[in-house]
Amino acid sequence: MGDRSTVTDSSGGTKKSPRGGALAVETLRLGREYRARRGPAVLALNDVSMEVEQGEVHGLLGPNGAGKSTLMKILSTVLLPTSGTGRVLGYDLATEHRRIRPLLGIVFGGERGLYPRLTARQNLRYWAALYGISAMNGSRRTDALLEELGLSARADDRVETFSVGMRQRLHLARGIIGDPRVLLLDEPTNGLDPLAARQLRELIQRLAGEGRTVLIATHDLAEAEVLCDRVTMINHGRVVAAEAPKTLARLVHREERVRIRAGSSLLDQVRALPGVLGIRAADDGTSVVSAAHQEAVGRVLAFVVQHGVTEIRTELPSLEEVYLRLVHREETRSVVPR
Ligand SMILES: Nc1ncnc2c1ncn2[C@@H]1O[C@H](COP(=O)(O)OP(=O)(O)OP(=O)(O)O)[C@@H](O)[C@H]1O
Repeated sequence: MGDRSTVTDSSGGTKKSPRGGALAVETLRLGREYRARRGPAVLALNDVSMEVEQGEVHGLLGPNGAGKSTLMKILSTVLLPTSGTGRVLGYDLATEHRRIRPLLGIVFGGERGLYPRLTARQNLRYWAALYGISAMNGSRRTDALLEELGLSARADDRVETFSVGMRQRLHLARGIIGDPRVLLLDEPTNGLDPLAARQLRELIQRLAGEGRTVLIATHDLAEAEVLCDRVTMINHGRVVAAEAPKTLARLVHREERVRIRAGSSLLDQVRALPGVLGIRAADDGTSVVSAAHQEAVGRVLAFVVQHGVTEIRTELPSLEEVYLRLVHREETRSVVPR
Protein backbone atom coordinates (compact mmCIF):
# COMPACT_ATOMS: atom_id res chain seq x y z
CA MET A 1 0.00 0.00 0.00
CA GLY A 2 0.98 3.60 -0.53
CA ASP A 3 4.03 5.09 1.04
CA ARG A 4 4.51 8.82 1.36
CA SER A 5 5.53 9.11 -2.26
CA THR A 6 2.11 7.86 -3.40
CA VAL A 7 0.46 10.88 -1.82
CA THR A 8 0.84 13.30 -4.66
CA ASP A 9 0.29 17.01 -4.40
CA SER A 10 -2.33 17.88 -6.97
CA SER A 11 -4.30 20.36 -4.90
CA GLY A 12 -5.90 23.55 -6.07
CA GLY A 13 -3.68 25.95 -4.14
CA THR A 14 -4.14 25.13 -0.47
CA LYS A 15 -4.22 27.70 2.31
CA LYS A 16 -2.25 27.53 5.55
CA SER A 17 -3.82 27.23 8.98
CA PRO A 18 -2.91 29.63 11.82
CA ARG A 19 -0.74 26.76 13.13
CA GLY A 20 1.21 26.81 9.88
CA GLY A 21 0.08 23.57 8.25
CA ALA A 22 -1.51 23.40 4.80
CA LEU A 23 -5.25 22.92 5.00
CA ALA A 24 -6.99 19.77 3.78
CA VAL A 25 -10.48 20.92 4.76
CA GLU A 26 -11.80 24.38 5.51
CA THR A 27 -15.33 25.62 5.84
CA LEU A 28 -16.49 29.17 6.32
CA ARG A 29 -19.87 29.82 7.90
CA LEU A 30 -21.25 26.73 6.27
CA GLY A 31 -24.98 26.18 6.67
CA ARG A 32 -27.46 23.56 5.58
CA GLU A 33 -31.18 23.86 5.87
CA TYR A 34 -33.53 20.97 5.13
CA ARG A 35 -36.87 22.16 3.85
CA ALA A 36 -39.73 19.76 4.36
CA ARG A 37 -42.98 20.02 2.39
CA ARG A 38 -44.79 20.27 5.69
CA GLY A 39 -43.57 21.50 9.03
CA PRO A 40 -40.75 23.92 9.78
CA ALA A 41 -37.37 23.87 8.03
CA VAL A 42 -34.53 22.21 9.95
CA LEU A 43 -31.26 24.11 10.23
CA ALA A 44 -28.91 21.11 10.44
CA LEU A 45 -25.71 23.20 10.15
CA ASN A 46 -25.42 26.79 11.26
CA ASP A 47 -22.36 28.94 10.51
CA VAL A 48 -19.89 26.07 10.74
CA SER A 49 -16.31 27.27 10.29
CA MET A 50 -13.64 24.66 10.75
CA GLU A 51 -10.14 23.81 9.60
CA VAL A 52 -8.39 20.50 9.25
CA GLU A 53 -4.69 20.43 8.44
CA GLN A 54 -3.20 17.99 5.97
CA GLY A 55 -1.97 14.84 7.68
CA GLU A 56 -4.17 15.46 10.70
CA VAL A 57 -6.53 12.93 12.28
CA HIS A 58 -9.50 15.10 13.12
CA GLY A 59 -12.53 14.04 15.14
CA LEU A 60 -16.03 15.30 14.55
CA LEU A 61 -17.96 14.88 17.78
CA GLY A 62 -21.51 15.63 18.73
CA PRO A 63 -24.71 14.09 20.05
CA ASN A 64 -27.35 12.47 17.82
CA GLY A 65 -28.79 14.99 15.41
CA ALA A 66 -25.92 17.48 15.90
CA GLY A 67 -25.26 17.66 12.17
CA LYS A 68 -22.20 15.40 11.79
CA SER A 69 -23.61 13.31 8.93
CA THR A 70 -24.82 16.42 7.15
CA LEU A 71 -21.33 17.92 7.36
CA MET A 72 -19.71 14.68 6.20
CA LYS A 73 -22.11 14.52 3.24
CA ILE A 74 -21.27 18.10 2.26
CA LEU A 75 -17.54 17.42 2.54
CA SER A 76 -17.93 14.30 0.42
CA THR A 77 -19.71 16.48 -2.18
CA VAL A 78 -22.94 14.48 -2.21
CA LEU A 79 -24.90 17.34 -0.60
CA LEU A 80 -24.66 21.07 -1.24
CA PRO A 81 -24.59 23.64 1.55
CA THR A 82 -27.41 26.18 1.56
CA SER A 83 -25.08 28.93 2.83
CA GLY A 84 -21.38 29.56 3.38
CA THR A 85 -18.45 28.00 1.56
CA GLY A 86 -16.03 25.15 1.94
CA ARG A 87 -12.90 23.77 0.31
CA VAL A 88 -11.21 20.38 0.24
CA LEU A 89 -7.52 20.54 -0.68
CA GLY A 90 -8.15 24.00 -2.04
CA TYR A 91 -11.07 23.03 -4.29
CA ASP A 92 -14.47 24.57 -3.82
CA LEU A 93 -17.12 22.16 -2.53
CA ALA A 94 -19.92 23.69 -4.55
CA THR A 95 -18.24 24.19 -7.91
CA GLU A 96 -15.24 21.84 -8.08
CA HIS A 97 -16.65 18.53 -6.87
CA ARG A 98 -15.23 16.71 -9.90
CA ARG A 99 -11.74 17.62 -8.73
CA ILE A 100 -12.46 16.73 -5.13
CA ARG A 101 -14.02 13.29 -5.64
CA PRO A 102 -10.87 11.45 -6.84
CA LEU A 103 -8.94 12.79 -3.85
CA LEU A 104 -11.46 11.48 -1.32
CA GLY A 105 -12.00 8.13 0.33
CA ILE A 106 -15.42 7.78 1.90
CA VAL A 107 -16.30 5.14 4.47
CA PHE A 108 -19.81 5.59 5.75
CA GLY A 109 -20.33 1.98 6.85
CA GLY A 110 -23.66 0.25 7.17
CA GLU A 111 -24.86 -1.63 4.13
CA ARG A 112 -23.91 1.07 1.65
CA GLY A 113 -21.08 0.68 -0.81
CA LEU A 114 -20.49 -3.07 -0.69
CA TYR A 115 -22.12 -5.68 -2.89
CA PRO A 116 -22.97 -8.60 -0.60
CA ARG A 117 -23.28 -11.17 -3.39
CA LEU A 118 -19.81 -10.37 -4.73
CA THR A 119 -16.63 -11.57 -3.06
CA ALA A 120 -14.31 -9.23 -1.17
CA ARG A 121 -11.86 -9.33 -4.06
CA GLN A 122 -14.55 -8.61 -6.66
CA ASN A 123 -15.85 -5.69 -4.61
CA LEU A 124 -12.43 -4.08 -4.37
CA ARG A 125 -11.61 -4.60 -8.05
CA TYR A 126 -14.93 -3.06 -8.97
CA TRP A 127 -14.21 0.02 -6.86
CA ALA A 128 -10.67 0.23 -8.23
CA ALA A 129 -12.12 0.30 -11.74
CA LEU A 130 -14.54 3.07 -10.70
CA TYR A 131 -11.55 5.12 -9.55
CA GLY A 132 -10.06 4.65 -13.02
CA ILE A 133 -7.25 2.37 -11.82
CA SER A 134 -5.98 -0.04 -14.51
CA ALA A 135 -6.92 -3.73 -14.14
CA MET A 136 -3.35 -4.72 -13.30
CA ASN A 137 -2.84 -2.01 -10.68
CA GLY A 138 -6.33 -2.59 -9.31
CA SER A 139 -5.59 -6.24 -8.84
CA ARG A 140 -2.23 -5.51 -7.19
CA ARG A 141 -3.75 -2.93 -4.89
CA THR A 142 -6.65 -5.22 -4.03
CA ASP A 143 -4.27 -7.99 -2.99
CA ALA A 144 -2.15 -5.61 -0.90
CA LEU A 145 -5.19 -4.18 0.89
CA LEU A 146 -6.75 -7.57 1.57
CA GLU A 147 -3.44 -8.63 3.08
CA GLU A 148 -3.02 -5.45 5.12
CA LEU A 149 -6.55 -5.67 6.51
CA GLY A 150 -6.29 -9.35 7.35
CA LEU A 151 -8.88 -10.43 4.79
CA SER A 152 -6.71 -12.48 2.41
CA ALA A 153 -7.96 -15.84 3.67
CA ARG A 154 -11.56 -14.83 2.90
CA ALA A 155 -10.81 -12.83 -0.26
CA ASP A 156 -12.89 -15.10 -2.49
CA ASP A 157 -15.88 -15.51 -0.18
CA ARG A 158 -19.05 -13.55 -0.71
CA VAL A 159 -19.36 -10.48 1.49
CA GLU A 160 -22.78 -11.66 2.70
CA THR A 161 -20.96 -14.35 4.70
CA PHE A 162 -18.74 -11.78 6.47
CA SER A 163 -18.99 -10.73 10.11
CA VAL A 164 -19.64 -7.08 11.01
CA GLY A 165 -15.95 -6.54 11.71
CA MET A 166 -14.85 -8.03 8.40
CA ARG A 167 -17.33 -5.86 6.52
CA GLN A 168 -16.09 -2.83 8.35
CA ARG A 169 -12.51 -3.60 7.34
CA LEU A 170 -13.61 -4.18 3.77
CA HIS A 171 -15.39 -0.82 3.85
CA LEU A 172 -12.12 0.79 4.83
CA ALA A 173 -10.28 -1.06 2.06
CA ARG A 174 -12.87 0.23 -0.41
CA GLY A 175 -12.35 3.74 0.97
CA ILE A 176 -8.61 3.66 0.42
CA ILE A 177 -8.36 1.68 -2.81
CA GLY A 178 -8.24 4.92 -4.82
CA ASP A 179 -5.24 6.13 -2.77
CA PRO A 180 -7.15 9.11 -1.36
CA ARG A 181 -5.53 12.13 0.25
CA VAL A 182 -8.49 12.79 2.49
CA LEU A 183 -10.43 10.02 4.23
CA LEU A 184 -13.91 10.64 5.60
CA LEU A 185 -14.92 7.98 8.12
CA ASP A 186 -18.28 7.74 9.83
CA GLU A 187 -18.16 5.68 13.05
CA PRO A 188 -15.39 3.43 11.69
CA THR A 189 -15.12 1.14 14.71
CA ASN A 190 -18.85 0.82 15.32
CA GLY A 191 -19.77 -2.81 16.00
CA LEU A 192 -16.17 -4.02 16.18
CA ASP A 193 -14.81 -6.07 19.06
CA PRO A 194 -12.05 -4.34 21.06
CA LEU A 195 -9.21 -6.10 19.25
CA ALA A 196 -10.60 -5.39 15.77
CA ALA A 197 -11.29 -1.77 16.80
CA ARG A 198 -7.72 -1.39 17.96
CA GLN A 199 -6.32 -2.83 14.74
CA LEU A 200 -8.47 -0.45 12.74
CA ARG A 201 -7.25 2.50 14.81
CA GLU A 202 -3.66 1.47 14.19
CA LEU A 203 -4.38 1.35 10.49
CA ILE A 204 -5.96 4.82 10.60
CA GLN A 205 -2.86 6.12 12.34
CA ARG A 206 -0.68 4.52 9.69
CA LEU A 207 -2.73 6.12 6.94
CA ALA A 208 -2.29 9.52 8.59
CA GLY A 209 1.43 8.78 8.94
CA GLU A 210 1.55 8.49 5.16
CA GLY A 211 0.45 12.12 4.94
CA ARG A 212 -3.26 11.49 4.43
CA THR A 213 -5.85 13.51 6.27
CA VAL A 214 -8.48 11.60 8.22
CA LEU A 215 -11.76 13.09 9.39
CA ILE A 216 -13.69 10.79 11.72
CA ALA A 217 -17.23 11.29 12.95
CA THR A 218 -17.54 9.30 16.14
CA HIS A 219 -19.54 8.94 19.33
CA ASP A 220 -16.64 7.12 20.93
CA LEU A 221 -14.89 9.79 22.94
CA ALA A 222 -12.18 7.51 24.27
CA GLU A 223 -11.39 6.65 20.67
CA ALA A 224 -11.27 10.31 19.67
CA GLU A 225 -8.97 10.98 22.58
CA VAL A 226 -6.37 8.41 21.53
CA LEU A 227 -6.71 8.83 17.79
CA CYS A 228 -7.32 12.48 17.05
CA ASP A 229 -4.81 15.30 16.88
CA ARG A 230 -7.70 17.75 17.12
CA VAL A 231 -11.45 17.51 17.49
CA THR A 232 -14.36 19.71 16.49
CA MET A 233 -17.40 19.40 18.70
CA ILE A 234 -20.73 20.34 17.22
CA ASN A 235 -24.11 20.65 18.84
CA HIS A 236 -27.38 21.77 17.25
CA GLY A 237 -25.46 22.40 14.02
CA ARG A 238 -22.97 24.81 15.59
CA VAL A 239 -19.30 24.43 16.46
CA VAL A 240 -18.94 24.56 20.23
CA ALA A 241 -15.20 23.85 20.39
CA ALA A 242 -12.27 22.95 18.16
CA GLU A 243 -8.98 22.01 19.76
CA ALA A 244 -6.56 19.24 20.62
CA PRO A 245 -8.24 16.97 23.19
CA LYS A 246 -5.73 17.92 25.90
CA THR A 247 -6.02 21.62 25.22
CA LEU A 248 -9.79 21.33 25.38
CA ALA A 249 -9.58 19.62 28.74
CA ARG A 250 -7.48 22.51 30.06
CA LEU A 251 -9.71 25.19 28.57
CA VAL A 252 -12.94 23.72 29.77
CA HIS A 253 -12.06 22.51 33.21
CA ARG A 254 -9.34 24.89 34.24
CA GLU A 255 -8.21 22.33 36.75
CA GLU A 256 -5.49 19.76 36.93
CA ARG A 257 -5.49 16.47 38.74
CA VAL A 258 -3.01 14.44 40.70
CA ARG A 259 -3.83 10.83 41.41
CA ILE A 260 -2.10 9.42 44.49
CA ARG A 261 -2.29 6.46 46.82
CA ALA A 262 -2.10 7.76 50.37
CA GLY A 263 -3.60 7.32 53.86
CA SER A 264 -6.40 9.48 55.21
CA SER A 265 -4.31 11.66 57.54
CA LEU A 266 -1.95 12.62 54.69
CA LEU A 267 -4.97 13.30 52.44
CA ASP A 268 -6.33 15.69 55.08
CA GLN A 269 -3.07 17.64 54.96
CA VAL A 270 -3.14 17.69 51.13
CA ARG A 271 -6.72 18.99 51.23
CA ALA A 272 -5.53 21.94 53.30
CA LEU A 273 -2.84 23.01 50.80
CA PRO A 274 -3.48 26.31 48.97
CA GLY A 275 -5.02 25.81 45.51
CA VAL A 276 -6.42 22.34 46.25
CA LEU A 277 -10.07 22.26 45.18
CA GLY A 278 -11.01 18.86 46.54
CA ILE A 279 -10.17 15.16 46.76
CA ARG A 280 -12.25 12.30 45.36
CA ALA A 281 -11.83 8.60 46.08
CA ALA A 282 -11.44 6.51 42.91
CA ASP A 283 -12.64 2.90 42.46
CA ASP A 284 -9.11 1.50 42.45
CA GLY A 285 -8.36 2.81 45.96
CA THR A 286 -6.40 5.84 44.77
CA SER A 287 -7.42 9.44 45.49
CA VAL A 288 -7.81 12.13 42.86
CA VAL A 289 -6.71 15.58 44.00
CA SER A 290 -8.13 18.48 41.97
CA ALA A 291 -5.89 21.51 41.84
CA ALA A 292 -6.83 24.97 40.58
CA HIS A 293 -3.62 25.56 38.60
CA GLN A 294 -0.15 24.28 37.77
CA GLU A 295 1.39 25.97 40.80
CA ALA A 296 -0.97 24.06 43.11
CA VAL A 297 -0.11 20.83 41.30
CA GLY A 298 3.58 21.52 41.99
CA ARG A 299 2.80 22.11 45.65
CA VAL A 300 0.84 18.86 45.94
CA LEU A 301 3.56 16.90 44.17
CA ALA A 302 6.33 18.30 46.38
CA PHE A 303 4.30 17.61 49.51
CA VAL A 304 3.38 14.00 48.73
CA VAL A 305 6.88 13.12 47.54
CA GLN A 306 8.28 14.57 50.77
CA HIS A 307 5.92 12.32 52.71
CA GLY A 308 7.02 9.15 50.96
CA VAL A 309 4.13 8.66 48.51
CA THR A 310 5.38 6.63 45.54
CA GLU A 311 2.24 6.12 43.47
CA ILE A 312 1.65 9.50 41.82
CA ARG A 313 0.17 10.42 38.44
CA THR A 314 -0.90 13.74 37.01
CA GLU A 315 -3.84 13.71 34.66
CA LEU A 316 -6.33 15.88 32.80
CA PRO A 317 -10.09 15.46 32.66
CA SER A 318 -11.11 13.01 29.93
CA LEU A 319 -12.52 14.13 26.62
CA GLU A 320 -15.80 12.59 27.72
CA GLU A 321 -15.97 14.95 30.70
CA VAL A 322 -15.14 17.90 28.45
CA TYR A 323 -17.83 16.84 25.99
CA LEU A 324 -20.46 16.46 28.67
CA ARG A 325 -19.56 19.82 30.13
CA LEU A 326 -19.70 21.61 26.75
CA VAL A 327 -22.78 19.89 25.37
CA HIS A 328 -24.60 20.12 28.70
CA ARG A 329 -23.76 23.82 28.87
CA GLU A 330 -25.30 24.24 25.39
CA GLU A 331 -28.43 22.33 26.39
CA THR A 332 -28.85 24.51 29.47
CA ARG A 333 -28.39 27.63 27.37
CA SER A 334 -30.84 26.53 24.71
CA VAL A 335 -33.73 26.26 27.20
CA VAL A 336 -33.22 29.82 28.41
CA PRO A 337 -35.86 32.03 26.70
CA ARG A 338 -34.39 34.62 24.35
N1 LIG B 1 -32.92 14.67 4.71
C1 LIG B 1 -33.28 15.34 5.81
N2 LIG B 1 -34.44 16.02 5.84
C2 LIG B 1 -34.81 16.72 6.94
N3 LIG B 1 -34.08 16.82 8.06
C3 LIG B 1 -32.91 16.15 8.10
C4 LIG B 1 -32.45 15.37 6.97
N4 LIG B 1 -31.24 14.82 7.31
C5 LIG B 1 -30.98 15.24 8.56
N5 LIG B 1 -31.97 16.03 9.03
C6 LIG B 1 -32.02 16.69 10.35
O1 LIG B 1 -30.85 17.49 10.47
C7 LIG B 1 -30.32 17.43 11.79
C8 LIG B 1 -28.89 16.91 11.76
O2 LIG B 1 -28.90 15.55 11.32
P1 LIG B 1 -27.57 14.72 11.07
O3 LIG B 1 -27.99 13.37 10.55
O4 LIG B 1 -26.63 15.50 10.24
O5 LIG B 1 -26.99 14.58 12.55
P2 LIG B 1 -25.88 13.59 13.15
O6 LIG B 1 -25.03 14.42 14.04
O7 LIG B 1 -25.20 12.86 12.05
O8 LIG B 1 -26.73 12.56 14.01
P3 LIG B 1 -26.43 11.00 14.33
O9 LIG B 1 -25.28 10.96 15.25
O10 LIG B 1 -27.72 10.60 15.00
O11 LIG B 1 -26.22 10.32 13.02
C9 LIG B 1 -31.28 16.53 12.57
O12 LIG B 1 -32.22 17.37 13.22
C10 LIG B 1 -31.95 15.71 11.50
O13 LIG B 1 -33.26 15.32 11.90
